[in-house]
Amino acid sequence: MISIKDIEKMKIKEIESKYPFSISFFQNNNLNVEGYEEITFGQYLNHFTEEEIEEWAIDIEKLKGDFVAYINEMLEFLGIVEDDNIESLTIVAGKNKYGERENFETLTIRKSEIVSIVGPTGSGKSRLLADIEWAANNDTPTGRTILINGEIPDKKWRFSSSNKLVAQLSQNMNFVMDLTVREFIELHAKSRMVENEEEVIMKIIDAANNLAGEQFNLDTPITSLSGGQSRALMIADTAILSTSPIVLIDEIENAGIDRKKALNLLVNEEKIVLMATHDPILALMADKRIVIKNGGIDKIIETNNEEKDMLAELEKMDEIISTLRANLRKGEILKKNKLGGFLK
Ligand SMILES: Nc1ncnc2c1ncn2[C@@H]1O[C@H](COP(=O)(O)OP(=O)(O)OP(=O)(O)O)[C@@H](O)[C@H]1O
Repeated sequence: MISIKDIEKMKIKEIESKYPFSISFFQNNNLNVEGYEEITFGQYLNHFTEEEIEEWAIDIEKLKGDFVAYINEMLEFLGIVEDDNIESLTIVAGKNKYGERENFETLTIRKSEIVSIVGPTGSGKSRLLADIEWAANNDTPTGRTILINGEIPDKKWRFSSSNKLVAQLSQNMNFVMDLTVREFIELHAKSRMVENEEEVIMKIIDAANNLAGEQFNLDTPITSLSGGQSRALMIADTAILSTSPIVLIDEIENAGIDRKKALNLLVNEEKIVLMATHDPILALMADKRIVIKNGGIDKIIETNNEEKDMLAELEKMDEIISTLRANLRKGEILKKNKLGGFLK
C-alpha cells in the first residue's frame, strides 16, 4: 500500500512512469500536469493560486486521498505487489554458537547496497541469510532480529508466497517438476501477471544463456539442465521477474556460470543484496563484507580503495583462468604465453 506521504514526495514524471494509469486520473480530474514533470506531486498541488482553487473548486486534501486510493486499487486489480518502499534492512545482534553476544550492535543495509558474507565452511553464512529470509524476531537459533525500515516487519512477509520480502537463490536447486524451460518461465510469468509474456520469456532465456557455459533452449526439460544451466535460469528468472526488494544469494561461485555477469544482472539500484561467498571477486564487488565466525558476526569491513583497485587485477586473472578452462574443455594444449604475464 502506498501512502499520501509517499506520493507527495514523488516527482510527477516518476509517478507517470511507475503508475502509468495515473495519467487517466489526472485527465479525469482536469489536472494539467504538462510542464510540471520535474516537481513533486506535493509541490504541484501547492502551486495553484487562491483564485484557481476558488474558480475550479479544487479540494486538495480530497484529491490526495482519491489519488492514493485510486493507485492502490489499480495496483491490487493488476496484481502488482508494491514493495512497501523498503529503504533499509537492519540486523540486530544475537548470539554465536557458544551463546556469546555477537561483535556488533546493529547493521543497517540500504537500498542499492551490496553486502557480502564471508567465513569458513560451517561458520553460519547460510544461517544469516535464513534469518533474513524468515525475518527473524528472536525466534531462530541465533536470536537475531531483522528490522525493515527500522521496524519489526509485518508477518505477511513470512507466510505469503506472492509477496515475498526476499528472492532467495539457494545452493541446492531441486527441480522435481516435469516441465520444460518454457513452461517453467511461463508459470512464473503468469503468477507475476506480466503483460508481455513472450517478450519476458525470451529475455529470461537469453539472459540465462548469457550466463551459462553451454546453451539450452525453451524446449529443454528442466530436469535435464546441468547444475550451471539451472542456476543460470534461476538467476535470470529472479532478476527479470522478481519484484522482491531484497535479494539473498548463497554461493554463486560453484555454479559454473559467469558470476560477475550474474551479479550485475541481479543487482539494480532498487535492491538490497546480500551474498554468501568465498570468491574474492564477488566479495570485493560488495560495498561491505560481514565476517562470520562460530555462528556470529565477528567483523563488518568496508571495502577500501586498495581492495577496489585489486578488483581490476583479479578480474584480469579470472579472465585468464576462464580462457584456460574453456581451452581445456575443448581439448586444447595450454600455452604459457596466454598467462598474460601473471606467471614469469
Ligand atoms: N549463532 C548460531 N547459533 C546456533 N547455531 C548456529 C548459529 N549460526 C549457525 N548455526 C548452525 O551452524 C550450522 C552451520 O551453519 P551454516 O550452514 O549457516 O554455515 P555456512 O557458513 O553457510 O557453511 P558453508 O560455507 O559450508 O555453506 C547450521 O546448522 C546452523 O544452523
